[in-house]
Amino acid sequence: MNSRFPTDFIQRIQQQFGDASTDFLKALSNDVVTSVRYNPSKLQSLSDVAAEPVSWCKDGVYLSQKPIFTLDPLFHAGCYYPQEASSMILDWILRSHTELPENPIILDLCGAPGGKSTLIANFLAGKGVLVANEVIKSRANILAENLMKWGYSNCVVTRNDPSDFGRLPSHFDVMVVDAPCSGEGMFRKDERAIEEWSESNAAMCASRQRRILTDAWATLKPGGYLIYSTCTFNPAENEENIQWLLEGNKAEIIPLNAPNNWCISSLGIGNGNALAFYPHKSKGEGLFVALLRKRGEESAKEVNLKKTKSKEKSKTPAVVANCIKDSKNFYFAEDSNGWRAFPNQFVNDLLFYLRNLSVVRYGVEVGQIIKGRFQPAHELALSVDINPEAFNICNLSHGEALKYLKGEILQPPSEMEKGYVLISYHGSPLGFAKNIGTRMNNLYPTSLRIRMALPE
Ligand SMILES: C[S@@+](CC[C@H](N)C(=O)[O-])C[C@H]1O[C@@H](n2cnc3c(N)ncnc32)[C@H](O)[C@@H]1O
Repeated sequence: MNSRFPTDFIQRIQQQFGDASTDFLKALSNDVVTSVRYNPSKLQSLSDVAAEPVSWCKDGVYLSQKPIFTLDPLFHAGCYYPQEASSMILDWILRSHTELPENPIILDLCGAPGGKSTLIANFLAGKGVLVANEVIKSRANILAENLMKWGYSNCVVTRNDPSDFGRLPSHFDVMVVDAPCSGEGMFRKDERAIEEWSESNAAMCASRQRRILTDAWATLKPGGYLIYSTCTFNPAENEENIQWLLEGNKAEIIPLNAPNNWCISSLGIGNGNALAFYPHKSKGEGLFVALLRKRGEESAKEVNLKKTKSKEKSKTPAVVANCIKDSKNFYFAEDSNGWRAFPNQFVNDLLFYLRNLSVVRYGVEVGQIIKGRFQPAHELALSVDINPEAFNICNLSHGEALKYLKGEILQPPSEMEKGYVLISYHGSPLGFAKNIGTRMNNLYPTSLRIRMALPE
């Protein structure tokens, strides 16, 4: 029994969990539970009637079975994100354990592929700003793509080392550090996590986590919140790291009192506690999470954003501004790829990031004007801020939508005017096509197209 797991790991679990270790290890080989979190700006509920709510997340549900997400157009429309349930605890922590300003500025430091970033975007619901960061280039691109699909304009994706955030002292109201870890909580889901596990690797992860926390600490405002999580059971990466932060007297721990029927374990640390999801108790993968509040008073001079005038509205072509709902609330900027829109209220923060960080993506790409003609960008179709009145809309059936997502040419409906058409499925936009009369050219980006064969 348990031969899937390294001997050193089994021994540590036996020490850590005593009599419960048998149940723990058995449960770590059970089937994975599928869950998704939907995007309330795009979809009110899921069609799976058997879906059971995730108690700690208002938008999370367990699915009765695992679908092929690739074959669901709503997945491509950014209507939901497959996310394992334990990670959704961030929703409950943000909603019921933090006191935040009206427009919080939130950093997701270790952001890819974007599970927590998309959750934070929903929590913000267009207010404040989310800076979603990922240090590894290929993963930063995936993070940018997932946030693009999710559709909120108040997000900035960066690719920086945690130490780079030292250039933004006392800036963020919340810093989420979902740290790279030894991944024991993923053993059920991912065989590679088992293969890569070793005691020495787990120890390396613990010291890397301390380095990440030390490097990024200055960017959190005094009075701001650190939400630290890992998907491992290893105390050195979890409670010992939190204890280390508390000993430095830099922060206080905020207790997290989860209801008993959620079956989440509480780990006492200092005069508070953290939460741990264990496989034999709660319905989800392994996760550790703690909430801390940085000590100290905020000093006004630390937040040093240079005031910059946003671009005059008259310089933004009307055809561009007309693509965005409530365009007066947006700052429009043109770069080599075309026009982008970002909430006006936070333009100084954005310019500050553009000067100090490596920004991969921000706001929403609206489109470009080529030889005097406007061409909408794919991002615009997926934006929750698109002005739907700016385009003709063509609603597709399930089969047609999959063909569109595969890149096939479509036939235009008989009375549709020529020009750009917003292609949608069940009322959710998927992308654009160009109606040239005899056919509609497919503008769905090649890199995002479905590659698998479609069912007959
Ligand atoms: C647990 S994953 C984050 C998962 C993500 N928060 C989500 O919910 O989808 C940890 C991330 O940290 C990144 N990472 C690796 N080394 C890092 C470092 N030294 N500093 C910051 N992030 C790092 C990894 O590339 C990985 O994307």
